[in-house]
Amino acid sequence: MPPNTQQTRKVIEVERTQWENNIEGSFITQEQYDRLPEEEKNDAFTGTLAFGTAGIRGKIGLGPNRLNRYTVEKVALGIAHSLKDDDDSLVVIGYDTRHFSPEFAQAMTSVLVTNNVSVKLSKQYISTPELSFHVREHNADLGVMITASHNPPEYNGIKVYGADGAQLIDRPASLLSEKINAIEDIFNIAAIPFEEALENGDAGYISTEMEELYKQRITAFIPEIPKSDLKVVFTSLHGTSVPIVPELLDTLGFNGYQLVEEQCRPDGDFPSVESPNPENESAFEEARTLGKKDEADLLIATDPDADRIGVQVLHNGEYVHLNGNQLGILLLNHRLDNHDGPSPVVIKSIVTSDLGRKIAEDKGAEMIEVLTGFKYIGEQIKMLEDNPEKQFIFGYEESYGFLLEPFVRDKDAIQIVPYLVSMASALKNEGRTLVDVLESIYETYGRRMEVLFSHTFEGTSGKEEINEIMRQFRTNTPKKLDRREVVMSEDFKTQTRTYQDGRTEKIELPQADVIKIHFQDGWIALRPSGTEPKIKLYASLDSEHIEQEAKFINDMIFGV
Ligand SMILES: O=P([O-])(O)O[C@H]1O[C@H](COP(=O)(O)O)[C@@H](O)[C@H](O)[C@H]1O
Ligand SMILES: [Mg+2]
Repeated sequence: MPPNTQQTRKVIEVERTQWENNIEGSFITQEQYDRLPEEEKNDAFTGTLAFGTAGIRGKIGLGPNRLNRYTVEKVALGIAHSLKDDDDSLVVIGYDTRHFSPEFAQAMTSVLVTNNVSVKLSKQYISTPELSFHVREHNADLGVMITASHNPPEYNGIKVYGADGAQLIDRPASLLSEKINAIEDIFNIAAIPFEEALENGDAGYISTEMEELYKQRITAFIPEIPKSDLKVVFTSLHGTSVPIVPELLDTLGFNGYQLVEEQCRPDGDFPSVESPNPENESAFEEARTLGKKDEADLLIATDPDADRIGVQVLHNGEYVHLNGNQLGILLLNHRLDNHDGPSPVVIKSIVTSDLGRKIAEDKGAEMIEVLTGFKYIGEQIKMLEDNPEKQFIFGYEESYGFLLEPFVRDKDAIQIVPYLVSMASALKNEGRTLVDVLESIYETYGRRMEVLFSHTFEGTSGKEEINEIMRQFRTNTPKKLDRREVVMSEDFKTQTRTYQDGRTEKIELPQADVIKIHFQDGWIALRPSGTEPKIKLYASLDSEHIEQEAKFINDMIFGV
């Protein structure tokens, strides 16, 4: 616990007693609560949930700093208040396969409907990209996706979308936060029962036709999957991409795939994986076992809300795990080679490798860079809508997030699967793999290797430790790291770019807690995660020994 004054400690204690008295109805059982260590309980009553990189994310549990019925209802009422001026407001809600996701979605529906907001809700679990699609297609005022993406099972979260189908960026998110934070009596928020909301017609389910429409949009833009003997193993990591992905592959006439059956069962415990995050090679263990049996060419995994996608490629008899940058440049390269239309625009985040920029510019595309968070890519796509001379063709992040077609305004792993299968199938007929293409890209544009280190610091004290590491790095930004001279450094918090000769200039991006330092052959960046209690060190260098070199830098910064 941080050094609270006696008074604030007292407030927390009173509040805690209030919460404990209201445990019934919170969705959390007394037994679950009692089982928690005191430290966890303290954290649950210190502070409140807040918007991060991708909406609100936190552990499920009792207390203002946890996800439970009351905190979800509070967000719902805040949303209703933010829409108040509009008489016929509509909110579209989706939810994933996590614990309490359907319950939270229904609780949210009840509060919204009670406050004269109509709701369209998904009848079963759906993916994040589908939710974004439905917000747009329904001309809704707002969208809500109940998910904590790939976080561990004890987490859940609320992603909030604007009318364009992209997640709320800073200004609208802080306006909404003001409405949410203004709500005081969170134990007595009025809400009619969910069934009643359905019966009186203020809430309804998203129609099957609409669900089909999303699939049609995908099959319409995917080039035919060339016939080949390509073999694919697919896993949804217990999330939302099954049955939709196999349905799409069937429609496109591709039957060379197998599912990791056990992992394609929706389950909020994610029992068969260490972490349901396709960034981690361990998420592919089951897929690899199955793949090895009949030499599958491609292993594909999506995260639980199916906005992230990871791939392993069989190359010279071994499965090679592609990182988000590598998969990104493969998709980008292919997309640009097949583009025929207005001047193409590509968007990537500042912590994504520069190789994408080289490829894009070489092939005549404009590259826009944004802060971390796919919402900023969504913002740029919207700005491009009014310009008939430019066309958004690809948005991506190193964190395994990609978007080709903007009928969705968040990263969309589902539209990527058939596109990638189509690419790999054509290559198979030429006796090549995605790794061969990657190698030829490196030959043309130069090699870049990437490594990401994440360090976990839990709770309120963890947050302070992370802030302290950032502060230290900010005040003592190195001029040299290992054998590398720093040629330029960027502090996105002060929006200042500083060159080696002392010259400075303003960074034209919103403020963000990120420090990036550049060398002749690449860069490293340090930033706190906005979705997990972690600090992230990104390295993107032209180095054969990236693992050791980045580890050295990591150990220097983190004092290992
Ligand atoms: O977790 P997801 O798949 O919703 O993805 C979310 O988090 C990622 C990691 O963010 P951070 O580094 O702040 O944790 C972001 O890159 C992404 O834009 C965002 O949508
Ligand atoms: Mg996700």
